[in-house]
Amino acid sequence: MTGKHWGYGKDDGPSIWHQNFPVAEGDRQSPIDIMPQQASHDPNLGPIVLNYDHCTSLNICNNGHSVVVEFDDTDDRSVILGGPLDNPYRLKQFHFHWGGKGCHGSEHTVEGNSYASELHLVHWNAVKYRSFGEAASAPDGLAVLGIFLETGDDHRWLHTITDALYMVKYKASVTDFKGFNPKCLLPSSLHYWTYLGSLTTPPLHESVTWIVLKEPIAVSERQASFECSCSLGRKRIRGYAWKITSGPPSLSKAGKYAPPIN
Ligand SMILES: CCc1c(F)c(F)c(S(N)(=O)=O)c(F)c1F
Ligand SMILES: [Zn+2]
Repeated sequence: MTGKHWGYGKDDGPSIWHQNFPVAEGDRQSPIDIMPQQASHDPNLGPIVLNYDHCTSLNICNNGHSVVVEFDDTDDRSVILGGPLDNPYRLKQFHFHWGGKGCHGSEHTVEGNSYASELHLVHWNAVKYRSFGEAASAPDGLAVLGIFLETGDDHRWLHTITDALYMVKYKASVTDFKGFNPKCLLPSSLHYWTYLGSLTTPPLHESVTWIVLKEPIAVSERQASFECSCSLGRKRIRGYAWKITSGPPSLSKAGKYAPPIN
């Protein structure tokens, strides 16, 4: 079965995805606008741990929507654990949502502000599910670590990726990309916000535990300029190690206030 077409244009963009992907109208859709003042501190949330030591990167490919670096996920060499997660989740791939010249390409926003780009490190629950595909449609199947990219100094490690982009300029092109450790893309602080959400592009499965790092990484203007892909949603979130705020009731999807969830 060939996948249904979707894009970011007027005729195939986020506002009509619900026609082919009705879950777009669901109640845990991503991305969201993160309102730090409304994030409540959850003392049970510990730090996240990233065991990416044995580089398991395989290749870099252009799937027509983003540039994806894929990993060998046949064992637990590269995993994320801790934080809101009940067990380790295996690193499957990472990809970017880029901005064009001056366009802000991040999917999540913070108090309505978007960043130049957003990096998503995608992990799946191999303890409970037998394949990525099965996990991708299960409510606790995926954990995606989101990292904001803001323009500033040149990012010394991002070059290896942007240089490889020229090899995968056209859709469906793939090239070797071995020995890359995504730990070099992390900011100094792993403080995060977390909430239960979804894939941000079709099929929009509500299967993602989102872990969004508060601290962005800096990349140069040139490194951050790719075609624009933006889509917005809204939802409530929790934060880690933030002071407890009583905060207003949670924003519902329609933006109308719903009674606070106790
Ligand atoms: C099933 C393929 C897929 C997506 F379509 C997707 F949108 C994302 S995202 N932007 O939420 O991180 C994934 F992680 C992912 F694995
Ligand atoms: Zn993504």
